[in-house]
Amino acid sequence: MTIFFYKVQDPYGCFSNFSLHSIDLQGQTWPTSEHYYQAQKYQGTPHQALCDKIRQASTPEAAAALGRNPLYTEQADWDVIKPEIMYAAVRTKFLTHPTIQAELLSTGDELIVENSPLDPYWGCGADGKGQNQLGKILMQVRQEIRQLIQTGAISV
Ligand SMILES: Nc1c(N[C@@H]2O[C@H](COP(=O)(O)O)[C@@H](O)[C@H]2O)[nH]c(=O)[nH]c1=O
Repeated sequence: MTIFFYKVQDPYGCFSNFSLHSIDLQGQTWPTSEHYYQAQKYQGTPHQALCDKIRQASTPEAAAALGRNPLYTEQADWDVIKPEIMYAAVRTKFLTHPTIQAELLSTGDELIVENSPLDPYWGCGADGKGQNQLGKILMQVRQEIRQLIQTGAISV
């Protein structure tokens, strides 16, 4: 049975980047994977100062609003690198927090879909036919963690 998620307070809400699970990446602690993802848009740009501002945003919603400000231009190759940025964030999140790692593994081989009506790239979009890139990343991370457990590289 397909697993749909979107809002943090709904079932499987911990799969959302807005869930309150911090990650350590690039020598800093990020309150959520959304904070990390949004801040990376401005690495190496004239708006570099925004990275710290986004990291310090009080909520993931505030981080996303800062990261989506149309006044600021993302780094030039953002659309090319954003999948790997997202993969690193999601991977770190589920390696860091055992409870949500167990929840991800509990989904077995089910299809995971970000049921976002607004986002046909990371989610499935309003018509359900979007790319579901975040769901795909979650399934890849699920597979990678399973392999790490099988090889003894990490333990549960
Ligand atoms: N979950 C969720 C959203 N979806 C998330 O938004 C991010 C993409 O941002 P951008 O690349 O700026 O369009 C990505 O983490 C996607 O999963 N958006 C929201 O406004 N609220 C939410 O609860």
